[in-house]
Amino acid sequence: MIEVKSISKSFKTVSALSELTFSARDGEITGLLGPNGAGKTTCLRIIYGLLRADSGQALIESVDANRYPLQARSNLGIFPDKFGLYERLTVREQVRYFGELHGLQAEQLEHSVDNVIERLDIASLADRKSAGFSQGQRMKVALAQALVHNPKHLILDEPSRGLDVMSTRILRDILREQRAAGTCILFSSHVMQEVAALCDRVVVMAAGKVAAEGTPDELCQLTGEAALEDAFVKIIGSDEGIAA
Ligand SMILES: Nc1ncnc2c1ncn2[C@@H]1O[C@H](COP(=O)(O)OP(=O)(O)OP(=O)(O)O)[C@@H](O)[C@H]1O
Repeated sequence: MIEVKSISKSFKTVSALSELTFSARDGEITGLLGPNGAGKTTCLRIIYGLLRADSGQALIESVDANRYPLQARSNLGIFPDKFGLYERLTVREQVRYFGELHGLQAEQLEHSVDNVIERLDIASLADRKSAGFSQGQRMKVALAQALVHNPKHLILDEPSRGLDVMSTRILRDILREQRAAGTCILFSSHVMQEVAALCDRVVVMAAGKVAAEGTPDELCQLTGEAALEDAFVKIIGSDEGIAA
């Protein structure tokens, strides 16, 4: 379980997060939906220990991500907002490197690398360097990096941006498989259809705060709207920065 408790974060005069509180449960996909600038990336960066909150806590399985970042991250797979690949390494080398960073060694490491390469169907890419890969290929390598240590929690920042329909489907299938295995999945998006298609629960963010949260049905009930799209617009107060 991931718990965000009353987190505030400012960049000089800009308040990015203000007393943000929500949680993401195991075996569920939680979507963080908000327009550009709502604070989604800032929130995810605090959870994976790249940024320090000014106040409040991000807990991963009760471990404080600011105080014990290594312990918190050992239980976390991270799919960052840019598919940050080391273009001079082969896919296998990259995935192995991430496995090592998470403490895997020797036979267990090789076994985990082989497994994730097979699962993501990237054996044909495994011995190629990633320079020049398509967006779909990069997405799969980034997912392999995130999943190699079989984390109980998975965080994805705008995972389907730039992906075509087929790659988006592959991504969704993998996320559903992870959910079925009990993984706690938290992803950010400003695309309503993506959130509606995948999420068990939605946390709607605006201006660094939670504007509403619940299942898609609950959000419709809360706003008295039949369509989720209309519910989102009502919650956020406009459709600016949200894509259908
Ligand atoms: N390093 C930084 N320095 C200064 N301001 C920042 C920094 N990072 C984020 N901000 C500001 O904090 C606010 C929240 O930004 P953030 O990137 O978290 O939003 P977001 O919801 O992820 O937006 P997007 O959908 O556009 O990626 C914005 O006003 C942004 O300009």
